[in-house]
Amino acid sequence: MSGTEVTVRVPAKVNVQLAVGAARADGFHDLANVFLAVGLYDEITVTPADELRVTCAGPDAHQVPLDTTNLAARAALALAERHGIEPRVHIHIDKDIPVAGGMAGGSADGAGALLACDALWSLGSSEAELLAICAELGSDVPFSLLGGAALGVGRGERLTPLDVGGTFHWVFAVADGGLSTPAVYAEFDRLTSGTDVPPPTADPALLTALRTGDPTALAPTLTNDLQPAALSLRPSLATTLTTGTSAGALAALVSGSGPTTAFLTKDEESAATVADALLTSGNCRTARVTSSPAAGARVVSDSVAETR
Ligand SMILES: C[C@](O)(CO)[C@H](O)COP(=O)(O)OP(=O)(O)OC[C@H]1O[C@@H](n2ccc(N)nc2=O)[C@H](O)[C@@H]1O
Ligand SMILES: Nc1ncnc2c1ncn2[C@@H]1O[C@H](COP(=O)(O)OP(=O)(O)OP(=O)(O)O)[C@@H](O)[C@H]1O
Repeated sequence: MSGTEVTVRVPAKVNVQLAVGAARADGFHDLANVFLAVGLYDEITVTPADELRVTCAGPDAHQVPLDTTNLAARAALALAERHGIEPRVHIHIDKDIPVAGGMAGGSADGAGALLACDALWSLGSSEAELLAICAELGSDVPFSLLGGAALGVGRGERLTPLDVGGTFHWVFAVADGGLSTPAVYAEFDRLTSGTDVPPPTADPALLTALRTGDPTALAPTLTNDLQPAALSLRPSLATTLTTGTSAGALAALVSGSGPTTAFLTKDEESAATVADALLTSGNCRTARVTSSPAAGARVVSDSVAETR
């Protein structure tokens, strides 16, 4: 089997609406989570090995755990266990998605490793079977597999695909250091304690704007209920948001649990202007220009299929 390898490409996400309900008995929060996949990608390559091993390359690689807490390793273990096989695989992650940035980078690697191992081991799992494993791995993982746009309810793992009628242009300002997702949800609980948190619902105006593909209609509908919590934990993000809107972004918001901030622009040219302003301001580590929607996890090279 030497020389056998499968590579899967998986996109990052931004939450164009993140409506958060009160904490549930299990500690999770019910969500109305409108995911949009964006064109920043991790690539996961799997090859046969004597035992499970994870390596990672990329600018943030030193922040990625290489043990069995890595979501890619957990995905391989879960799939192998389900099929009663040994997870003898080397998983290599080419990481371009910011780590702990609120863009579901770890989830992308989980979904990617699952799809890649399924192909490497010739298991032929259905999408429904893979989605069920994804949901066990984490709330964002099913969306990383699906891509495009989707409404996530429950913890965010129960997905309904959404139509997107055009290309949206974005700038992502990557902050120094990450934010812990559980810490941001805990801060949400602290900030909302004693208040009546309404049940989360998707905004019909936002769903219509996505369907029509009109950025000027989408901009005023963007909301993130975790934004006050992220700003409370990282007050400097407020300046980053203002820098982007002053430079012409149609809207600015914290991406998911942050600290990456997302800027919707009217076109590619405006995105370049906003990215320049963010970089010049020194209010972020780097600024990434990209567009959406992006396809979900996809096999981009498969030497197993070629030899079948
Ligand atoms: C902020 C988002 O990225 C928005 O898409 C997600 O809600 C987070 O998804 P995720 O990172 O896949 O989160 P998980 O790995 O499932 O959960 C990590 C932790 O986040 C909190 N969490 C997550 C999802 C959710 N609906 N409610 C929560 O309270 C819980 O403290 C949980 O222990
Ligand atoms: N493959 C992975 N890549 C990055 N981080 C991982 C991975 N597996 C586990 N982790 C751990 O998960 C933590 C969160 O990383 P991740 O990049 O997924 O955050 P995030 O993008 O904020 O997640 P989300 O948007 O889903 O809340 C990291 O600090 C790291 O300890």
